[in-house]
Amino acid sequence: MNDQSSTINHFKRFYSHVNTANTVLQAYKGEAPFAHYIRSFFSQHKKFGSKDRKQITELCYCFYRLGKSYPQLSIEQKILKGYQLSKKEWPEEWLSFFEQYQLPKQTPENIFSFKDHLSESIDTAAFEQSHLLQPDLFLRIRPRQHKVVSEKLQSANINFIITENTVRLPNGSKIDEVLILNKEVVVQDYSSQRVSELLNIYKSKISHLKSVISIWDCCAASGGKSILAKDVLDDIKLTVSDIRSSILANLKKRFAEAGIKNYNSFVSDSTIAAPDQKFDLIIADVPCSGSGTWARTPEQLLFFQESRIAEYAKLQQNIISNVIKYLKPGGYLLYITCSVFAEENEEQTSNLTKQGLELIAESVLKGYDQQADTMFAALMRA
Ligand SMILES: C[S@@+](CC[C@H](N)C(=O)[O-])C[C@H]1O[C@@H](n2cnc3c(N)ncnc32)[C@H](O)[C@@H]1O
Repeated sequence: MNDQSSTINHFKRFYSHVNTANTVLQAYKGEAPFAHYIRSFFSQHKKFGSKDRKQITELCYCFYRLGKSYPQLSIEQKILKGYQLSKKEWPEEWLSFFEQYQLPKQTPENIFSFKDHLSESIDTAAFEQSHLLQPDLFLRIRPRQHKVVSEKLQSANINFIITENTVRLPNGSKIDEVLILNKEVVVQDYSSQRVSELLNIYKSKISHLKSVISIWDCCAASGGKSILAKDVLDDIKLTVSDIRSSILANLKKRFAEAGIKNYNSFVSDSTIAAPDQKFDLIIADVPCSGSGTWARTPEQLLFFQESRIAEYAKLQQNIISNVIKYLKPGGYLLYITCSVFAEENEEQTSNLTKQGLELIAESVLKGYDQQADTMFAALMRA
């Protein structure tokens, strides 16, 4: 096959992927996460090989990354515009390919529709544009594992950058074939890892305490923050709970791999949970809009309903107002969200100060300039 016919075939194949992406996008109505939806689409349409699946999925995400920008464009044009913006430079033949579709020259201006709700310290323009790129994959190196992790990554010929205890890799890197997950490293976004900054403030505040620190992680999921707390604070007595028993089953498996043995766990709704003890520290990594992570789930840019913000804020308020009853006098609350909305972040901590808690530190953990998630964390004292 000569060069010209191979290029023609390449574009034909690409164009058939654009068509399939178009069909998928028209059928999806935002009911389940898009990642689940497209997986089930491919399991019903077996003719697509793994390269096809990868490219069709990428094209769909390119469409969603534009949010509500370019309302005048067709779905096909939006897929192509999103794809064009997914790389900084294109070879000549691609430039002429895009040329045929009369794509707009101006940058997308309505990627993120809920700007009025953003926490004040967020740079709106930078945050909005960050949705055009898929975030990287981040690992947190566990204590005393630094040497083995960097040696294994080097000999596996994987592209990576290590900064202190954080490893950054391109998304999709096959790290589970190289590293022992949960024992050597934990898959954890960069901003989530930065919650350790607040745990370190907590550590400095309680250095006088002689007894083992009792901690309740009241929205524990599969235990990401609990493992972090164990790694930062070391000598702790851990209690974990979540409203979902299935996720606590994952936590148990993960804790076993992480070498965490002596802990209590129970399934409970934290708006009404009533543990039979009080705690030195309560970690409330509450259910939230997830708006700081939408570069990973960009379909939310189109499907998220604004009314959900108030619903999440109410649920968060119900959880924290119940759990703080289980703080020892002078005990601490570590409040965390992966939201960028003030109602879920600073407004919650401001309400807590009105209920008598002292704000020790709070911070929007900005990931939008790092190809990472954006989160919020606050440390408060009863
Ligand atoms: C943001 S996730 C926690 C992530 C976790 N801390 C980690 O680092 O892996 C929030 C969790 O809260 C749980 N949840 C939602 N509503 C709850 C409730 N009313 N009571 C307790 N847990 C709840 C969800 O099941 C979910 O696992």
